[in-house]
This record gives sequence, structure tokens and C-alpha cells, in this order.
Amino acid sequence: MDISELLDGLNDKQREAVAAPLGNYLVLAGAGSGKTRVLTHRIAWLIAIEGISEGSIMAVTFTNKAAAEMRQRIQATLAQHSQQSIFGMWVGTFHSIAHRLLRSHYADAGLPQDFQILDSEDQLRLMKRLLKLHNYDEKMFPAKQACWYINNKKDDGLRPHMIDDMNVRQEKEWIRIYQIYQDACDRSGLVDFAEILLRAYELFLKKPLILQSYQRRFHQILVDEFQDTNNIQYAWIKLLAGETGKVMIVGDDDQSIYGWRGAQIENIQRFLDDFAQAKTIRLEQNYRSTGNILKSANELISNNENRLGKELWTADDEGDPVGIYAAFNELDEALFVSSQIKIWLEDGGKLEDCAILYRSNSQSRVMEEALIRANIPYRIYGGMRFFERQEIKDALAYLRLINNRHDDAAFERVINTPTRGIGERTLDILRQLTRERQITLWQATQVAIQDNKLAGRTATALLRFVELINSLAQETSEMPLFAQTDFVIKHSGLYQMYEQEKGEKGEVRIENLEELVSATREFIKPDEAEEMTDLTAFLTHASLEAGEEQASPHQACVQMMTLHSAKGLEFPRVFIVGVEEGIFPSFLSLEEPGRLEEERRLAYVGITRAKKKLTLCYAESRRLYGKEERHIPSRFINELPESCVQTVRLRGTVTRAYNQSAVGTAKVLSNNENGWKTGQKVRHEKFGQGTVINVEGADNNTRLQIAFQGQGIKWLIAHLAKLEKL
Ligand SMILES: Nc1ncnc2c1ncn2[C@@H]1O[C@H](COP(=O)(O)OP(=O)(O)OP(=O)(O)O)[C@@H](O)[C@H]1O
Ligand SMILES: [Mg+2]
Repeated sequence: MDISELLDGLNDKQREAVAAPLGNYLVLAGAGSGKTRVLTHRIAWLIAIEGISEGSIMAVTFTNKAAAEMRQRIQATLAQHSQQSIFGMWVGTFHSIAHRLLRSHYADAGLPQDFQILDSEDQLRLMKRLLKLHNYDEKMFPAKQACWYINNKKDDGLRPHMIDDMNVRQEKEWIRIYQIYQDACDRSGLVDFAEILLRAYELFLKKPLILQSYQRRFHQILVDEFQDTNNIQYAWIKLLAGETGKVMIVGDDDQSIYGWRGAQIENIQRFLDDFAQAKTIRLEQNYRSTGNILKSANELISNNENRLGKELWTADDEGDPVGIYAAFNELDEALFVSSQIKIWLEDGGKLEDCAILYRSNSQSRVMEEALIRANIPYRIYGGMRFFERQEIKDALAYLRLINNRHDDAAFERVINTPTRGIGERTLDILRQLTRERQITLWQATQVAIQDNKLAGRTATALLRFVELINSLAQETSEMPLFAQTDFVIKHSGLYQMYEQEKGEKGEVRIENLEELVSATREFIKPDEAEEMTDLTAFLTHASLEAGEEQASPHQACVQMMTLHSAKGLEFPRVFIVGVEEGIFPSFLSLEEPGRLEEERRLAYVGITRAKKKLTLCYAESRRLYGKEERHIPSRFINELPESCVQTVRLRGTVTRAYNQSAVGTAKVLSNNENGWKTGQKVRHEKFGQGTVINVEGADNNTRLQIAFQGQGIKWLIAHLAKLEKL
């Protein structure tokens, strides 16, 4: 393959990184400077030019989706010239790679072959049960906090016996809870997210031969979004690299947004200290955003003190100013965004190029409703993900139980769904047995029946349940996955149960269950899952990838997601909503030092997702969690350079001067031609006759304040309000 073709479309600095001699490198650069592109080209370079076998390369990405994209791009780059396959390369998230290792070496990792992944909701459920069983007071030891404690310790590589209790009673209890929880997981062959990483780390520590074989194999390791690695991930990479492995990490300290989950920006510095002759390469040109967007991002982040320091520039035009929309309330905000999306479409833009970002998932609902009303299809990344919906989790629990009878979390979920007259009391008896005899709920059921521990009717109900699961397993054992799923949904009683649920909700649930069957039909087993049964592979897929991609991924639609899940992505048209003090930055972050800077980095991530046009919105009054509150605009809005923004104000007579770029002026003028002036008399469909008393904004952002006869004074968006000039 021709060297120049691999380096085409790269600037000098990027080329330096892509074509660097084998070694340890840190590519440190701001958003949109081509870090991910460099990583992709580097891998192609290693294979095509350095002649390194693709099986020796491991690339760690931040999401499974990013992994799939990277694999595809490398394949495309290489395929232009050779038929080289990249089948043997490992590309994935830390979790998926660690999980793959555990599947291959389950016995050495001390796990049963059919171990299952416990997602955060299952974890919480299990924790609640255990705390109750061991008579812990929920107030003193909330289940959520217990999960948080344990996950944190695991992220730091700590097992119960390694934690210093500092002779503090409370700490001793947390350690004991950790132990109880771990025992329960081990008994049932359950592995939570943090455990996946810790086990994989311990596997390497405890089995030097296994470690050596992987060290020999993966001597080229590449990590994207390195600023968000936590302690255990760092330690794992270091262990795997050993003395001879070569590691290239790319990252941006200004985009570290997972400190609250244990990520350590310090890992960047640690890398430079720990890895021999590690060299830093900086990229400075941004290829993603317009001048106004980039300048806004640069200016905002300069308010942070703890930075490694980088400046980005772009050869792109200034572009449109960054829009700031001041909404009356959250409904107005949502309406504004949906109307702007319509305008974008009218101007020839694509739906899938629009993204709506928010600080927390709970903010999505109002937005969703506005989009539905406006007939704009949308998809939510994260949030209420397909695989997290109640009916889907129920169906998956049946499948899990069929796959592994000792999956206590699944057992608990479906034992009385649909109702079988098996109540809390019966369950308590079973739970008691699990504790006394160190067995699983499934085993406890057999014991309870055999030992006549239950009333006749309950025993019969339990026996029926056991028979149901066994027969579902037996009858579907030869079926392809989709038929098996369909059969289980229909014959477990789930389908009938949700059919009886009245109204739209029930309908949606049925649709979702049907969508699950389509999901299994479309499911292609990834190569790393070769050894697994289709069912195990699918269940793993469901727990690992929950929500990264929702159902019907082919339909063009607006993307909605939290700012956190937007990391690494880019969209031509971006809206960030709820940019208000208390929401973004969040209240919590105002109390803890350091957290505010992390919020600002999150704002930096959000702003730098936009390629062409960005709008930030805030609402003066917002109903959230059932409470109506008055809000002031976020400090982050005030930190943007005035010359780059254009505000559509809520009240007052002052309108900020528009950006005087050629585009901006032209638009203002053309708007003035069919102009709105105060004093203009109008008629509105609903409010009747009125007089314009205030005009704000320009172009499609024009808002009119109108005094309607007998209807009061209202603000309307000029081009949407269907006003007739009189
Ligand atoms: N040399 C280049 N010429 C043209 N376009 C480029 C170049 N380098 C990168 N790009 C484009 O710029 C955009 C940003 O690149 P990329 O996503 O790799 O940046 P990044 O540094 O990884 O960003 P982030 O920090 O947000 O993850 C992409 O659309 C990419 O294709
Ligand atoms: Mg990137």
C-alpha cells in the first residue's frame, strides 16, 4: 500500500502521530482536532506499513458504537488496496474487552461458564434484598449508597479484605455489606460492571502465564478518550503493556467528564511518568466547528484553572453566531427547538444531523412530547433505553433464567410476573434458605418443596413455575434464537399479561416485546462470542449495549442524549437545553470544589459537538420533578464571548446587536424587508386582533410581543404564529 494514501487528509502534526516509529505516545489535543481520526489511521498504518499483524492490535474506545465505527473505517481504508482482514484485531470498550477475556478464561477467573452480567438496576434490586435479609436499616445503609460504595472500591481495585476500616464502625459495616454482596454474586455466577474490570485485572495478576500470552500477542495498544480512564483501567493497561508493549493514548484533559465516576485526569500525567520514553504530540487545528462555535468553546474553557493548556484554531469561516434562546418556560423552550428543527429541514438540512443535548435524562420528557406533537421522529441515546424498559427486562429475565437457573436476579424478577400467587412471604422463606444453605433461589425452591416448608397451594404454584421454566427451556432448545424468544414471550404468560394492560401503555409494551423478537432476528453474533450459544451472546449484548443504539436504528431522526453520552460525537445542528444555574451547572456541583470545573468541561464537550450551528436555551421558569421554579441563565452563557453570540431575549426593550458577519447582516436585512415594526396591527387565529408592541431577534428567531384585545400580552414566534397583518 502506498504510504502517501494513508497520510492523505491529515495535517503535519497528525501525520507525525500516524507515522511515528513504534513507541509510546500521548496525543494531547482539544475537541475536533482529529484524535480519533489519528488513532484509526495509526492502526491502518501499523498493519499496512509496519507490517504488524492485525491480531497484535488492541484498540480501546469509549462506546461499543465507536468501536464498530472504528473497525469499519479501518477496514475501508485497508480494503481500498488489499483484502487484508482485521478479523483478529480486538476493538472495543474496556468492558467489552475485559468481558471477552473472562469468557475465554472463566475458570481461571473463578467464574462459572454461564456467568451473567448484572446491570445497575439488577444490582440495586439484589442489594435491597440482601440488606433486608441481613437486617440492615435502609435509612442508615441505603441500597444505592451500598452499590456506589462497592463499585467505587472495585474501580480502585479493592476487595473487602484490602480495605482499611480505620477502626470506624460505619466503614466496617460497609465492608461487611460488600462481602455479603460479593458472596451472593459469586454464588449465582453474577458479575456487575465494575466486577468485569476488576476480575479481568485480577486474572492477569493471578495468572502470569495468561498475562504473558496476551502481552506477547497485543504488543500494540491504542486508547481513545484516555482522560476518562479510572484507576483499574489504567492499571490493567499498564499490566498488559508490560515492559515491551507499545501504547498510544489520545485524549483531552478539557473533556474529562467522568471524575464523579472515578475517572482520573491524572492518568495522563501518570502515563508520561510510567511509560518509557513516552512522547507527547499536540494537535491544534480543529476541523469540526465554525469559528464562532470554536471561539465560544475556547473562551468558556479558559475559565478553568487546572488545565494542561491548549489552544485550538480553525480555518473555517466564522459561520452563524451561537444562538441563545431565552424561553418563558420549559414548554416554550421545547416548542422553540422543534420549530427550529422544522426550519432546518425546510432549509434542506437532515433530521439525523440535529442533536438535542441536556444535562440529565429527566429533562427529555417535555422535549419528547414537543417533538411528537411536531411529528418529528427522534431517538434517545441512553436514558430509557430499549433494553431497560420494563417489559423487555421481564422477557430477558425469562431468557436468562432459561439460560442459567441460578440467576437470582432474573428469578426474582419473574417469579411472580405475571402473578402466580407467590408473595413476599414465600420469597422470604426462599431467601432465608439461600442464606442458610448458601444456595441459589432456584435450588431453594426445590428444597422448600421437598422439605414441605410451604403451604400446599404455594408449593403447587412454585412447582408449576419450575416446570414452566424447565419446559420453556426444553421446548425451545433446538429453536433459532428469534423463535425461542417469541416462544418464551408467548408461553411465559408475559404477552397475555401486557395485552390485558389497558390503553396506549399496554400497546407500546406489546410493540416493544415484538421489537425484541425483531432484535433477536437481526442479531449477528460478534466474532468474539463464537464460543457462546446464541442466547448467551444475545443476553450479553443486551446488557452491555443497552441503549447505545435504540430500536429501528435505520430511520432518520433527531438524536437526543445527555451531554455525557455525546462525547466523541459530532452533529451539524446542536441544541443544548436547560442551560440554567442549578441545572447546568447542577446544584450538586456547586457544593464540591472541582466539580464546577468538571461541569464546565461538560459544557465544553457540548459546545464542541456542533459543526455548523449551535443554540443554547434556558427557561426563566421550569417545572421539573413536579415543582415549578424560577431560574437564571447559566454562568456558562455569560462566559461566552459577546461577539460570537446572538440572543433572542425574553423581555425588555434592548436587543443585543447582531453579529455583523456578511451572512448575519444579509439575513437581518431580508427579514426587515417583510419587516415587523412596533405598532403593526395583526390578527391571530386564536387570540384575535392585537398590536405589536415589541420586536426581538432576527430571521427565524424573530419574536413579537403583541397586546391582544381582551386576551392580554403574549410573546409569539413571528413565522410560526400564522399572523395576518392588518
Ligand atoms: N486533517 C483533516 N482534514 C479534514 N478533516 C479532518 C482532519 N482531521 C480530522 N478531520 C475531521 O474533523 C472531525 C473531528 O475529528 P475527530 O472526531 O477525529 O476529532 P477528535 O479530536 O477525536 O474529537 P473529540 O475530542 O470530540 O473526540 C471529523 O469529522 C474528522 O473527520
Ligand atoms: Mg474523538
